[in-house]
Parts: sequence; structure tokens; C-alpha cells
Amino acid sequence: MNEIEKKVQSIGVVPVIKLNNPDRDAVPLAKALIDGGVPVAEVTFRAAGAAKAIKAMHDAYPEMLVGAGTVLTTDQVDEAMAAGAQFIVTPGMDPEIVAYCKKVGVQIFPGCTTPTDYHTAYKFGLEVLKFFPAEQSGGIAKIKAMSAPFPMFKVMPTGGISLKNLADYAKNPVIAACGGSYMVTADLIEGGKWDEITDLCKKSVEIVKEARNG
Ligand SMILES: O=C(O)C(=O)C[C@H](O)[C@H](O)COP(=O)(O)O
Repeated sequence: MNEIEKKVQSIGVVPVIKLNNPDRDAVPLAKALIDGGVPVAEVTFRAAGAAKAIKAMHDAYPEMLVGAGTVLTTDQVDEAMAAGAQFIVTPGMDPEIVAYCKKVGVQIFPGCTTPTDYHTAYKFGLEVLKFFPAEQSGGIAKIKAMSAPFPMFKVMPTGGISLKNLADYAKNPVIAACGGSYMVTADLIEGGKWDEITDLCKKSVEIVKEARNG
């Protein structure tokens, strides 16, 4: 694993963020995550101001690992990188985007759930994949089944993860980190509930730590 993959794994959870008001919320949200022991953010391009949010977080907290999610085009890769994104996440396995990310030298976590996706990722020499949507695609049982032919990958399951099932994923060595929006819901962000976000992050980190040690 490279340094970014190792850092993601050591943090253990990756908040998947949609920010409607980056000017107001990006920096306090970044602080809330850092205070909770989760200095990483996947800022999705589902919201128009994603690049702005990435830049604001990266500028305010250069030590934080800030990446772009829901990236659907190579133009968005450019936009994200110009804003300071250190990693790119795509919902699906798009060989064009993976090839582009490798060419420009940015970390890519493509969404993979099928043997075909994994095989494509193998040909690119990737090591860590996003497994999306995790629960809806078969959850940890499917992730384990995929590890039989593809033991070389670690995955970042995302989709349907919460404090309730986090440990079930995190305790398996195939899991690099768990992604989710449960600690950064629209309600929490719109309500400026930064302490609650910090608390959810702390709980998440604790659960992952216990699951890995147990
Ligand atoms: O937009 C993307 O590229 C995504 O990857 C989608 C998010 O990962 C999921 O929406 C998070 O799932 P929940 O934690 O169940 O909310």
C-alpha cells in the first residue's frame, strides 16, 4: 500500500460528504472531523461546490487527507486536483478515469463489486478498492467471497454502513477502512451540529479499533 492508502487504513473510517454550503460549512466540518480523530474527507461532486469545499478544507488543514467523491469524468479529476484533492473516488469502475488518474499520479479508489470490476482493477495494479454500494451488494459476505479469487485487494466498503454494523466490517483484515455518511448527514451539517459529528467520529474510531484488536 502507498502512503495515502496506509493513512486511510490507519484512520479506519472515511466520511462521505455532500456540502451544499461550502463557504459556511467546509472548515468547521473539517475541524469537527479532525477533533473526532478522523482527519479524512471524501467530498462528493454530487454538490456543485465540491471543489470549493475541497480547497477550503485543504487550505485550512493541510495535514488532513481531503479527496473527491462521486467523480464521473476526467474533467472532474482535474477540477478536484486543482482544488488540492489527494485522492479520487468513483462510484463505479471506469477504466478511462483509472487510467487518467494513474497518468496524472493521483490516488484512485474505484467503486467495485463484481469479479469483472475486480479483474479490471487487477490489470491496473490497484491495491485498495471502494466496495460500493456495500450493504446493497451483499455486504461483508460478498466481500469475503470476492477475496477468494482476488486476495490481493483491500476494500473500503461504503453504502449502508452505520455505527451498528461498522464492527462487522472493520474486524475483517480485507477491510482497509469503512466509508459512510452517517457521521456527516445533511441534518448534522445543515444544523451545524459539529459536536455531534465529532462524537460520532470518536465512536467510529473506537469501534474500528476494538474490532481490529478483538
Ligand atoms: O456518491 C458517491 O460516489 C458514493 O459513493 C455514494 C456514497 O458513498 C454513499 O451514498 C454513502 O452511503 P451511505 O453511507 O449509506 O449514505
